[in-house]
Order: sequence, then C-alpha cells, then structure tokens
Amino acid sequence: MASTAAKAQQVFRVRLRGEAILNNPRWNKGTAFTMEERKAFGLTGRLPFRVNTLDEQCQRAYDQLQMRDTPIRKNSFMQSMKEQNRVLYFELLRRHLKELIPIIYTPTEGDAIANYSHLYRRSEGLYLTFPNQDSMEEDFLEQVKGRNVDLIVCSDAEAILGIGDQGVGISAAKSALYSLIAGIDPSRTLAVIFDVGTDNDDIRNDDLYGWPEKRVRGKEYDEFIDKFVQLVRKHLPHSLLHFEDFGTANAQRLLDTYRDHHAVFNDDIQGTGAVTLACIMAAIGVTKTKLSDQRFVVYGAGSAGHGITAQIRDAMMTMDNLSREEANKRFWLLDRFGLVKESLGPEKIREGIREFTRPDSEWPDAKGEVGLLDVVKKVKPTVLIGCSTKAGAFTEEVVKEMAKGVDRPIILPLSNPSRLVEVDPKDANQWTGGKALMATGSPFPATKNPNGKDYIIAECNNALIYPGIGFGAVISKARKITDSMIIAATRRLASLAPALKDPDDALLPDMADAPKCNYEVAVAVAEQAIEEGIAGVDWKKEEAREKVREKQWEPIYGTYVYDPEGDE
Ligand SMILES: NC(=O)C1=CN([C@@H]2O[C@H](COP(=O)(O)OP(=O)(O)OC[C@H]3O[C@@H](n4cnc5c(N)ncnc54)[C@H](O)[C@@H]3O)[C@@H](O)[C@H]2O)C=CC1
Ligand SMILES: CC(=O)C(=O)O
Ligand SMILES: [Mg+2]
Repeated sequence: MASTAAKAQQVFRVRLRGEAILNNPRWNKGTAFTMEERKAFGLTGRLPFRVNTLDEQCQRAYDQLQMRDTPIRKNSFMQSMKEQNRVLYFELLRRHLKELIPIIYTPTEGDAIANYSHLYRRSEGLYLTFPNQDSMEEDFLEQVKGRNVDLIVCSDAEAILGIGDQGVGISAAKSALYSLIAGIDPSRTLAVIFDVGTDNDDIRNDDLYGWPEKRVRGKEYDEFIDKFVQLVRKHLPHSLLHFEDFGTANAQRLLDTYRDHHAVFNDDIQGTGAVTLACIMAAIGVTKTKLSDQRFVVYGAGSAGHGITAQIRDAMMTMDNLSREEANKRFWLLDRFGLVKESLGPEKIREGIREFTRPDSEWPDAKGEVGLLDVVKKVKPTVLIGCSTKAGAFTEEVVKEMAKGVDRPIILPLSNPSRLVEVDPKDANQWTGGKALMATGSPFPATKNPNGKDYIIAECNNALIYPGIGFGAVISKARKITDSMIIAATRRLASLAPALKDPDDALLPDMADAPKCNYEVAVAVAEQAIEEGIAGVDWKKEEAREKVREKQWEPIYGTYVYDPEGDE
C-alpha cells in the first residue's frame, strides 16, 4: 500500500531544465530543489543558496498570504501560487483547509470569477469559444494527447455560485477541490471553460471580456456541447465528466442526455441533492422522525432545488417504501411565481419539476400567486430549504410562523455566497429560541443558544461529498454514475454527522474534516459501483478502502532525476 512515506520516496524522471522546470507548476519545487537536483537541472545559478523544506516554504507562503488584507487579494495570491508551484499550493491549502477553502471556493471565488477578465494572468485549463469550434478537436487534443485524464470539470458559467451569468469561470476551482479534498492527481484533471457568450450586460460590455456576444442557445448550443461530449467519449472514454453551474434550462437536460452513455455528474443537481439529504438524515436523527413524516418547503426550484427535491423523494421511496406519487406529495416548491401550482400553467413550470405541482384545490382562497408566508402558514413545514439566491427571503415572520407548527424546525438556507443567504442563522436561532436545526451553503460562525452553548452551523455544501463521489467513480472506473452510487455516498456521509452522537452538535462534519469524509464517500461509491457490476476494475469490493488510499495523490515533491527521455 502506498503510504505517505512511500509516496515521498517516489522518483520522477524529468526532462525539463533551467527556466522551463521553474516555470512548470507541476514540477517546480522552487527553493526546495536539492543541491543534486540543482546541478542536474541547471538551477544552481537560478536559486538562492539555502535549500528549504516544504515546511519552510509553507511557512513563508503563509506569512506572505497574511500580508494580503482582503479575501480577494488572498484569492489572487493563491491563484499565483497555483501557477507557480502546485505541491506548495496544495500543501498550504491542506494545512489551513478551513481558513483557505472560503478563499479559493465559495464565497471569495465568486468575486474572483465576477472579475475574471480583470484578474486574469495566465492560461488555465481548456478554453473553448463558440466561434472557434471548428478547431475544437485540435484544441482538445493539444491538451490531452498522451495524458491520462481521469476527470474533466466543465462549465458554461451561466449560474455561477449564486451570482448568475458570469460568462466564464469555476471549472478550475471545482477541479482543485477534487485534488485537495479527495486526492485526484491534479495532473490527471482537465478544467474546461465553455465561452458561449453571456447575457450579463456589464460583463459583455467590458472591453477586457472574452467573446462579447449574447449567449448562444437552442440547437447551436446543444450541438456545441455535444461536439465536446463526443470528443470526451472518443478520446477519454474512461473519464468522469463533471458539469458545474450550468443554467437551469440546460443542467438537467444535459444530465439526462448523457448519463446513460458516459460517467457524467451534475454537481448542482446531484452533489447538492446528496449533501442536503445527508444533512436532513442527520436532522431527523435528532428529531427522531422518519423522512416520510416531513413536509418540505423548497424555496427556489432551479438546479439545486430540483436536485434536492428529487434526491429526498427517491430516498423516501427506498427508505420508507413510498410510491413516487405519495412521496411527491410531501413537497411544496416555490419559485419566482410563488408556489408551483396548477394554475401557473406549463410556461411557468419547468418540465423537470412538473410532477411536484400542487393542485389549485388545495388553495381555494388564493387569488393569484401564493407566497412563502402563506405556504408556511398552511403547510406547517418541518423542513424549509432555500436555494433561491434571494437574500433574506426567510423573514422573521416566516421563521416564527414555521416555529409555531413544529418543535424543531429544520432550516437550510443554502444560497451562496454568504450575502445571499435566505436567513442569517444567527437570526433564525434567535427567532426560534434556539430550536432550529440549521445548515448553510457558505460558512457562517457558530451562534449562541439560549442555554449559552454554541450552536455550530454546518456547511451544507456539495464540496463535502462531490469530490468523493467523483474519486470513487474514477477509482472503480465506473461506466456511469448511478442513483444508487449517490445514495451510497449520502448514507456514508450522513453516518459521520456529529449530531448523531450529540443532538446539540452540527448536522454535518466540519469542512476541516472534508478529506476524511470524502475518503469514506469515495470508498462507498467504489464499493457500490463494484456491487452493481458497472466498475471496470478486477479488484473486489473489500479492497476499495485500500485502493482509494493507495491512489490518493498527496502534495509531496519526491525526488527528480534528469532524463532527456523523461516525463516532461
Ligand atoms: N450549498 C450548496 O452546496 C449549493 C448551493 N447552491 C446555491 O443555491 C442557489 C441556487 O443555485 P442553482 O439552483 O444552481 O441556481 P438556479 O439559477 O438553477 O436556480 C435558482 C432558482 O431560484 C429561483 N428564484 C430566483 N429568485 C427567486 C425568488 N425571489 N423567489 C423564489 N425563487 C427565486 C430562480 O427562478 C431559479 O429557478 C445559489 O445561491 C447557489 O449558489 C447551488 C448549488 C450547491
Ligand atoms: C456550491 C455550488 O456548487 C454552487 O453554489 O453553485
Ligand atoms: Mg455549483
């Protein structure tokens, strides 16, 4: 088994020399190149004399990071480090995980993406622009030929981290989390940016912005994406293709189109559905109720809202033996037009969520749209979930009304970034006299319960589960990602919830424990893939634990030997 110590003994044969190796983030060690390596790679005249350990480099980099006084400056600093020295970047993150995830991911990454064209320094990943599609295969092969790529993260940036259409962004950040949290080798990943225009006028009219056209839609859009997916299927048939932050109109459709033909995964739908179900399983462990006892009000019926609803509904069917129709009746979805009910008509209810439409007969007094407060009054939900990007939508009146109808209201305001949260958990805690069981999408500080104890706000973010789902699929060479693999992941994560040991504790494990949780998730997913017979490996389910550990990439330098025929 490849332990960390064994990985540190690895010898790499490298053919880059001098400036070329210093400028290559995969191979650059900076001042950590040993004297022997400096001689062999032509570096003695390029580096200060003292050879540093990775530990010393991390300390220096951390001190430099602290000189940056705002999250966005810290984000830029981290981005530069990623472009210079990959091992140092990931090791620094690993050491300060909880502090730095919000810098390289939500909420700060959202601001960085909104300023993409202004913060841009260096090429990263594969950039595919709509008008250049004739050279798509050539551009694709330029980056993947001769490489073993296990994971591709792609995005068209229409629904970025709660801040909507940003034209380009996110794939590289999501991909970095796979390496940081699950241990996918970053040199076996590819971040893909689809630049298919933007309907964000500010961005499109910015002189520094990429392809300044309105978003391509309809047949042309589908053909562009299909051209790409077919290239993946042809050249990287065993890879996992992760879709991130696509607009509501495309996300589910693309997932449905490709899920039986390749290992594809939509994080906003499936990852968010899985982590939220795990959170709810922990919460009902505290309230000692069943999933099918709950009444769910889901506010914001886009990719996340739909994914969460479908995931919980499926779980009710398998765990509590409900029929699909019976399970669907436990949900009240609200979107821009209020409650999703019959009289809204098909043009206001997207196809995917139609099966959750409430009958008008249930609302005999409603004149027009039915708002959240009215729904809460009538339905008396036990669970209220927010994925609307509507800051403050869970008002004091709504939260207090909910608390009247249930002893321990489960309130999950999941919208990112922090400023768009449907309710600040501190307020919800106060309005419910400390009774609410809560989790949010971005990190929030603990709040004080009336008994003086801290209540830790769990971070119900798909980063607690998607890296493990993806790694489990990659490690088992799964041909597709099935619903049962996602349920296996959910159950494993839920089993690790602190609230199951102490009902006053957090509903989900701390982000600092994300690597441990995702390790467990990856094992569960690989085991399930093998059990279902869709894995492409010859080892047994019982070996999954060891195999996942063995294949995990760790930020360690290893020893380099100069070889003109070597790796790079
Ligand atoms: N915690 C987590 O892991 C995740 C959180 N999210 C967050 O959830 C939010 C939604 O994300 P997606 O579903 O991907 O976006 P989306 O754009 O697909 O969905 C948003 C939905 O909210 C609806 N909406 C907008 N304003 C509304 C209002 N005033 N009242 C009711 N509904 C309204 C929209 O019509 C749309 O259907 C974002 O803030 C995102 O960052 C998304 C994925 C994961
Ligand atoms: C976390 C995430 O995937 C989102 O906010 O879109
Ligand atoms: Mg997302």
